[in-house]
Amino acid sequence: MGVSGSGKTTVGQLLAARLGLPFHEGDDFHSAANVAKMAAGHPLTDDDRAGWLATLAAGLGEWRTAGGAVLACSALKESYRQTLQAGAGAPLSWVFLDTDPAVLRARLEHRQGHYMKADMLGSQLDTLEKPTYGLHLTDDAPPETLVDQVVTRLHLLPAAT
Ligand SMILES: Nc1ncnc2c1ncn2[C@@H]1O[C@H](COP(=O)(O)OP(=O)(O)OP(=O)(O)O)[C@@H](O)[C@H]1O
Ligand SMILES: O=C(O)[C@H](O)[C@@H](O)[C@H](O)[C@H](O)CO
Repeated sequence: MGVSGSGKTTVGQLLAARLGLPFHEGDDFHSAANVAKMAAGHPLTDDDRAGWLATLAAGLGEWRTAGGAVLACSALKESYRQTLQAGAGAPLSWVFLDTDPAVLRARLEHRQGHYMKADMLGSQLDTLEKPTYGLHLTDDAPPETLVDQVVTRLHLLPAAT
């Protein structure tokens, strides 16, 4: 979890590969209307996010039953995280990419081909309610190093094959 540009997709994909688990991209579950709204530079509201979060919550329940997965999802507010947790049906392991705002801005200004632009960063940070639990990663370190930290600090093992 974390705001746009914090590295959820980048780190999440690497983590899933390391663990031998499926990776799910939360952005892929947004409605076309939500994507169009963000692409036009308008932040989503709680109402806009409700259906998206309900879909992801249901997905988490299914993915847990199927053996686990890594989900990249902004999950900016505590209420959003509670929705996701309720759907999962077992305690989720939260990894919060708590990246410095200046680093975030630089990343988003350089990222190509993504609808979420740097001018949305302010609203993302304003909406963010930092969790008081989970693993918080604050280092501006390479993605592989962040994955090392997740695996070590959460004591994660590759899925049995
Ligand atoms: N640890 C990192 N070090 C350097 N660059 C990174 C790191 N993590 C991500 N990046 C780069 O920052 C940009 C944003 O990363 P990414 O798309 O993974 O973020 P995100 O949180 O999934 O964003 P969004 O929510 O907007 O989809 C990408 O260009 C990515 O290559
Ligand atoms: O809750 C939100 O505002 C959204 O999930 C955003 O975080 C975007 O999906 C993502 O950042 C796009 O790249």
